[in-house]
Amino acid sequence: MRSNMGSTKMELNQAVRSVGAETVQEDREEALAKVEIWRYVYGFVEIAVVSCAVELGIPDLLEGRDQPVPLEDLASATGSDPQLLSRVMRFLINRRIFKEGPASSPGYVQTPLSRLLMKTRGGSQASLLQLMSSPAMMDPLQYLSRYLKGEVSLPFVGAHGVDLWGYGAAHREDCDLFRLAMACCARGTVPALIRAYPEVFEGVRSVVDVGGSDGTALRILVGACPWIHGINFDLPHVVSNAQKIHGVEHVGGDMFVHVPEADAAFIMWVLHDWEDDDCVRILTNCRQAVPPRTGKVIIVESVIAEEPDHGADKLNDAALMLDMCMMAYTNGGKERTLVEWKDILDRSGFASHSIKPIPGELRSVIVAYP
Ligand SMILES: C[S@@+](CC[C@H](N)C(=O)[O-])C[C@H]1O[C@@H](n2cnc3c(N)ncnc32)[C@H](O)[C@@H]1O
Repeated sequence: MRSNMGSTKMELNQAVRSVGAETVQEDREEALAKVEIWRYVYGFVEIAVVSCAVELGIPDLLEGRDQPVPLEDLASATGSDPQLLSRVMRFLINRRIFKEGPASSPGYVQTPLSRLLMKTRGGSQASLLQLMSSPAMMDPLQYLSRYLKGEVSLPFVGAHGVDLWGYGAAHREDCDLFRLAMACCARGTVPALIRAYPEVFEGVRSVVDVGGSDGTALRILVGACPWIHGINFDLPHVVSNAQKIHGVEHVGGDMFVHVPEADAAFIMWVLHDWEDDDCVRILTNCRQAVPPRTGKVIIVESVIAEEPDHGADKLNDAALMLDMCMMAYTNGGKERTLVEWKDILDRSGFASHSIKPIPGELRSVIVAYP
């Protein structure tokens, strides 16, 4: 029957088929896909705009204000154009990174999320975000498909002509950014580890931090457990720039050759940079550096789920993103499952180990016994 609008249902279905759809009522999954796809098309915008807010220091400017900060004040404090800034803030408010004040007191307000983006706050992720959004770290991700097809030796080499460690040694500014990013992660994870599992450091009088960067992890550990003597062990060019820390000595060297002796070896976010055989070499040197009966090797790394959970566990999803970064930045580095950790620990000659999540953190603590 012809409707008042002058067309039958059959004619309407013919019309939509002619523009590529199956029926007027499209499949629900397809409809959802058409919405979801924009997250991927414009996914890069999120990190770029959050990074813009960090560079302008907006989270730091909003901290500790008892009133919402008006647009004009924020614009003059950051030296920004007010109209452009209001669009950036609209985007970030939509993402719940900042909040708007009430109509009676218009302006912008800090949230727990934006507090994690303050440059001046211990435990914030601002430096890591600045590192990850830098061209040095973004460019290698453009080389993933060429890497998978064997057209470049490594994504990082495709983008920069040298590997990550060679690049760090030659580019002082990016190396500093990397060091600051690692330190900002350590400031979140090490206190959380000590809070959750203080017994890990019970009876331990010396700790060697293998790949300890500028010694931030040991600074926190020795501050909390002053009976511990710290040895911060990293590549010579890294420790030569490290600041003096009370209770910590800096030692330069190569963990593939030798690890200095201590009651315990601590190794955080290092093994995920390396392939399994390299990890076995590093872990074997760590095992040999601690006493055979009483020693332990304390590993802080992500443990990814064996099966996909489709984003249900947001920390697991973040660890899977990190796994893609390891593919882009390193030669065989990766995030590992419980089974993969057990495999490399067994191959490194450890008698036993325990694995526990650090509450609220991306990383778990694995304690391995010789
Ligand atoms: C991802 S960073 C982790 C830094 C620190 N553990 C943290 O979590 O903040 C890896 C560290 O391993 C160090 N490294 C790389 N190759 C090394 C080697 N052959 N011997 C000792 N350290 C090395 C790097 O210089 C870097 O500081």
